Order: sequence, then structure tokens, then C-alpha cells
Amino acid sequence: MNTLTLTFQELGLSSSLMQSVSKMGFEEPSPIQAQTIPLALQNKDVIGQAQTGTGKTAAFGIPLIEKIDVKNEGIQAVVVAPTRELAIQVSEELYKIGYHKRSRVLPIYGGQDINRQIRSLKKNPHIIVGTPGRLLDHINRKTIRLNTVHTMVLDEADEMLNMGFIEDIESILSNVPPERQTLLFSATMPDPIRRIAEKFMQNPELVKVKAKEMTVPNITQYYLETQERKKFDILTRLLDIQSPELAIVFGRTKRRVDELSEALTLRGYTAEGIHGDLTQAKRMSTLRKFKEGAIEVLVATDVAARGLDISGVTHVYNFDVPQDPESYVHRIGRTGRAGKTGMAMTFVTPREMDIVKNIERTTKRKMDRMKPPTVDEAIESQQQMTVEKIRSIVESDNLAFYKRTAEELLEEFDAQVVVAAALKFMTKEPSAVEVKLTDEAPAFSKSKNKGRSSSNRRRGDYNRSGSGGSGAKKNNNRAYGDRDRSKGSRDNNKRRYSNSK
Ligand SMILES: Nc1ncnc2c1ncn2[C@@H]1O[C@H](COP(=O)(O)OP(=O)(O)OP(=O)(O)O)[C@@H](O)[C@H]1O
Ligand SMILES: [Mg+2]
Repeated sequence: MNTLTLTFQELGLSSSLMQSVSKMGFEEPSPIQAQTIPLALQNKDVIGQAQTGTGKTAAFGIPLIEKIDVKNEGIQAVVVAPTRELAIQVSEELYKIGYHKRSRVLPIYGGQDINRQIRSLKKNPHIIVGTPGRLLDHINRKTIRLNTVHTMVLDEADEMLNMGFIEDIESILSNVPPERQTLLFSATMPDPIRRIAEKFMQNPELVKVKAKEMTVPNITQYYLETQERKKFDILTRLLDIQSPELAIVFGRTKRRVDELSEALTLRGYTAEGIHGDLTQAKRMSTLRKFKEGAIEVLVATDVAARGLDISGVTHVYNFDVPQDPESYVHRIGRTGRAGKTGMAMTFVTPREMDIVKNIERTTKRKMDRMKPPTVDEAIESQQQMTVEKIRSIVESDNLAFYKRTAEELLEEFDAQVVVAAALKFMTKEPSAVEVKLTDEAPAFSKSKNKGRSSSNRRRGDYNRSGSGGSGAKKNNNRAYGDRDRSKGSRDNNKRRYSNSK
């Protein structure tokens, strides 16, 4: 039987979920959905591993909601996610899936007023989506009781079972009846972590969507070898040349993220940073602005690496090389989602090259080398984009209003000079604004310690104190229209799942 050709109906969805799924624009199940939904509906424990952006949320969300008895008042399912933003996003997706069934879902995360959460809990949600620290807090206060829970999900399971979270997860699970169903999902599942996971499960089925590589084929991956000090100028040149619709720049530390977002702003980009030391209100408003396109560049620590699904992210820049292959996979997976294409650029200093090799070994995918662009290349490619834009405006012939001034200018100056001045005006030349970033020590390869990504992270760092822990060389032949953030193209409701290039 070819599971890939199954329809949602054939997977056994009830009519209210069929309605929701079609309203969400899902035409057919993605491979991970086709393979895990039937198992999960049979109450099996499942470890689901599939590439980033391939629909794992609905793969657990659909069976989870099918199993909710809306007449029953107790909490029936709990999804645990490593960051607040992800908890919110997953709860929104579950809300959509359960909309016609009228199941109630509540996100619970740190940084939000606990009394408000307690009031919401009194409205008897069927499903809670939470971060570990705040969930435990409620369990200890007895404002959340898990004795009626029949389904537990760990989204980003390897991260949740990592050093920083394992104790919290163990405590949460000890409050859930042992006959529960446990579902674990992630794009990465290092063996040592999978072995820990199996301790919490009963005869789990491992569903691993067959893929040659750990990353999706529709992300083109490059590395740029450069010195630490040159990184920032190279980043701005790449932004000018590649003109992303939305871009995420990952930095290693919170300080790095602050400095980078300030520096980008100084140089005229609309950029904001997100990391764990910011208030929850600030984190949420930054993310909202980024989703709406009011910010073009989101600068982030790994707090934004896992699970976030933001349409329109066309480029990911690893300003600092990620510490381990898993982090790399999740970071670049913020682009190239649901069959769309994306580009990932990783900056490496010569001393960090072994990290790139280690990443390539783990992902089974080579990155192409990209030569850092020069200033001249950056200007030239911008000029070409400006010319394309001018051509399209000329063709639209909507210029009557400007023609008189144009004539006046042409009486005064030579035509070539006028056009050159206009081009110069529209081109962003290298800025004279001084920018100083504090040097980061080079990353060290953790290949010998594969199973424990980010094991140096403080326990609970992500959500307690809130945080994030610690080709074409020139892509200038793109139609200008690509940059246009027209709602229509991004919000097209028909979403066909495909992973091909
Ligand atoms: N069957 C489908 N058809 C079309 N689009 C889908 C389908 N299932 C999910 N999607 C959409 O694909 C996008 C990615 O899904 P999702 O966030 O669940 O990916 P993921 O596998 O969890 O990725 P990550 O590993 O980064 O967490 C979302 O916008 C989601 O709504
Ligand atoms: Mg996910």
C-alpha cells in the first residue's frame, strides 16, 4: 500500500476534522501525517521523526483531537513544547484543527500572569499546550491536575529530553496515568535521546519518514568562510544582494543578538532581536511584527530555532555557526517549509571548519561554498534590481504626474547623468556608520558528544527565565515581484504539500 496517496478521509478523520483540515487548506496528508495518524488513532505510542516543515504538528494534532471527548470536562491531552512561542503556535494550530469539533485548548507558558492562567484553567480546557517550567508550577499549585489525561505529546522531543529539560519532563509525566498514550515528535532524534525516550513509552513505533538527508531538499545550503571581523559587512552585503522577503539571523548569545539587531538598525535595515532575557510582551510583539512583515530581519538565539512556522522566511543566516548538527537542522528549517524553497548561509571562521564537516556528516548533505560578496558586487546587484524595477514601472506607464519634472531636469542636465543620479539615490551604498560587535570565541565541535545538543544550557533556561539559551552566488536574477509582500500570494489558502524542489 502506498501511504503517500492516502487522503485525509482514508486516514479515518471524522467529518468535523475533515471540515477543519479543508478550511486550513490542507489538500492531502504529508508523509509523516499519512504514516503516524493511523497508528496514533489506534492508541499506539509513536516516535515520529520527519524533516522540518513537513507537518508534524498536525500529525499529532489530528489524532489527539479525534480522541478528545468534548463532553468530558477534565484535561485529556497535554502537549509540551520547549519555548513559549512554540507553545502558542502549537495551541493555535490545535485550535484550528479542533474548531468544528469545539474542543478547547489553552496555552500555558512562563512570563504570563499566573492568575490569569488560573482563571482560564477554570473554563475546563480539554487540551493544554505548555512549556515545562510553567506546567510544573501549576501542577505543584494543584491548579492543573493531570489524572484525566490520556494523551501526552512532546513536541521537539529530543530537545525536551535533553539535559536541560529531562527532570521537568519526568516530573510532569509522573503525574499522568501510566496507561496514557505518549507521542514524541522532532526532526532530529539522536540515538542516546531516543533510548531515554523509550523509557517513557510502551512499545513505541518509530516512524521515520524516509529521506536521504536530514534537511529538506528545497533549502539550498551554503557556507561562507570568513574572519570574525568581516562577518557583519558580509551579512549586510548578502542582505542587499539576496533581498530576502523575511530573514532570520541566528547569533550565539543574547549579547550577540542585541548587538547585531542594533547594528543592523543603524545600517538602515528593519531588524529586531528575540532572546530569553526580553520580556514576554516584547518577544511576542517582535514576532508579530516579523510575521506581518513590519520587520524584515529577525535576529535570534536558538530560542527561535525550533518549530516556529513563519511563512515568508526565505533566508536563514547563521551569523555564528551552530554548536551542533541538530541545532543547524532546526535553524535552517525555519525556511523551506511545506514545500517552499529557501536559502541558508552559514558563516564560519577557518578554525570552525571542522564544525561544518561534522554538520555535513550528520545531515548527509554537503553545503556549497559561497565566496563572500565584495562591495562592488553588492552595489552592482542592487543596481540590476533597481533597473528591473524601473523597467516594470516604465511598462506600467503610470507616470504622467512625474513627466513635467523629468522634462525640467532633462533641460538642465544630460539624460545619462540624471538617470545615474536616480540609480545612486535608489541604491544602498556601503554605510559609513561605524559598527562594533564584541568578538565571540570560536565555537568548538561537539561531535564526540552528539546526543546532547546544547548540553551546556542551564536547566530550564528556555522558558523559566525565559530564554534561548545561550547556486547562485548572486541571486539577483529574481523578478522584483518576489520581494513584494503581497498578502495574496502568501495567504493563498490552498496549500499543497510537496517536498520536491
Ligand atoms: N497536509 C498539509 N498540507 C499542506 N500544508 C500543511 C499540511 N500539514 C501541515 N501543513 C503546513 O505546513 C507548515 C509546517 O508544518 P509544521 O509546523 O507542523 O511542521 P513541522 O514538521 O512541525 O516542522 P518543525 O520540525 O520545524 O517543527 C505549517 O504551515 C502547516 O500548517
Ligand atoms: Mg513542529
